Formats: sequence, structure tokens, C-alpha cells
Amino acid sequence: MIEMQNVAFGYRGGGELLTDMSLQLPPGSFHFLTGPSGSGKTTFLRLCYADLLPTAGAMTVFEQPVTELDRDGIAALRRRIGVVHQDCQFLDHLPLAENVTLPMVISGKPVEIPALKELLGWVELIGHARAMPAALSGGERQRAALARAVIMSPEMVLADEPTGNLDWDMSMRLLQLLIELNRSGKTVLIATHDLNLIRAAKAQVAARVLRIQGKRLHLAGADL
Ligand SMILES: Nc1ncnc2c1ncn2[C@@H]1O[C@H](COP(=O)(O)OP(=O)(O)OP(=O)(O)O)[C@@H](O)[C@H]1O
Repeated sequence: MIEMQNVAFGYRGGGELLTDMSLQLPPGSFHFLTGPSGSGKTTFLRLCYADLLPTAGAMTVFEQPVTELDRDGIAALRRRIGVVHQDCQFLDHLPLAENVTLPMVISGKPVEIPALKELLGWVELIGHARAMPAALSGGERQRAALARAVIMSPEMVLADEPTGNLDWDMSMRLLQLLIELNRSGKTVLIATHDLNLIRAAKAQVAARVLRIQGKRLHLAGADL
């Protein structure tokens, strides 16, 4: 699903932030990505959904070499990936339901109310459909962001510190949703610094852990 061979990335004007990364993320797999603050986790996720392109090496997403895709190709690739951003990125003047359905509206797809209700029910936000983003708790925001990430039925879900500001119970609720998505066949990749979250997940799914250390990507051992 994602394959990297000796991939490197550096922001313009800086040196290499990530270097010599080789990796295979098979379809249906569940991975965590961890590493110190500033090590490049968000950057790595952005490479995965072709928001950034490698500065060296070979990388394919859904078997397509990302550096050879044109704008339409990249847009088509992104439609197959749902992203939960670190800061949720809601439009503050739109109620929750409109924020969740935004990807459908943008791509010109009709919003089917029963499907929307089912999705909001799944994330336990039916009663908050008309709430404005500012009136939501951290956990509600993250669940709404997850609903928005999966409304287009992506094959892969990437989440950037989805439990960053949540208490343990709320983190577990969100983790459960991500595990359910994986059990329904979706490939899941979660960036987190929370080792307890990783341990809790590993008790339930065959999750593997990638760690960024010293600009390189390592597959962590079974001890974590
Ligand atoms: N658009 C950008 N232009 C230049 N440098 C950037 C840009 N975005 C991030 N960086 C730098 O790249 C490095 C890695 O940032 P990134 O956000 O990927 O790390 P992270 O591991 O996700 O951090 P955190 O855990 O704190 O969210 C940081 O030093 C950051 O300042």
C-alpha cells in the first residue's frame, strides 16, 4: 500500500530531516509511528498522503510512484486516504455535520442522510450534529475529525496524535474506533508519542511500531 526505498526528505532551505527510509506498509496493516517531538512524524504522514514529495529515493502509494503523478493523480490518490489532522482543522462557522460532510461536498458527491446518521452514530455524535466546533469537547472534536476522515470510505486512515489532548478514557474510545476501522479492512497508521496507547492497542491488534530516531525510520522490537 505504501512502499519506500531509501526515501529522504528535507524542507526547502534546510538539510535532510528524514533520511534513507525503507518501508512496506501492507494493505490492512495497523502501524504506529513514534519518535521525539520534532523528529518528523507529521512530515512522514504528509509524505504518505503525497502532501509532500520525497527529495530522494523511490516511493509508491497504492502502487503508484508519487513523484510521477500529476495534480489529478495526486488528488485521486488523496481521495483514497483519510487524514485526521493534529489540530482537526474544522471550519468554525459550520456546524459539526457540515464539517464532517465537507469532503463529500467538495468532491461533488451527494450526502445521504441515513449514511451520515450511521456515521455520526458510530462516533457517538448524533446529538451534536448541529453543534458548532467551538462548543465541542476535545474528544468530540477528535471523533468528528475521524468521521470526516472516513466519510469518503478511504482504504487507508492516517491519524496525527489523535489522542494528544485527551484523557485516558477518551483516548481508549478513539483507539477503539481506529481498531474497528482496521478490522473492517482499512490500513491504519497513527502517529503518537503515547506508549501506553501503543501498549493498549497491541493487546487487541497485531500493531507494529515504527520509530523515527536520528532521522531514520526503525521498526521497533516486540518489547514495545
Ligand atoms: N513547512 C515546514 N517548513 C520547514 N520546516 C518545517 C515545516 N514543517 C515542519 N518543519 C520542521 O520539521 C521538523 C519536524 O516537524 P514535524 O512536525 O514533522 O515533527 P513531529 O515529530 O510531528 O513533531 P511533534 O511531535 O512536536 O508534532 C521540525 O523541526 C519542524 O520545525
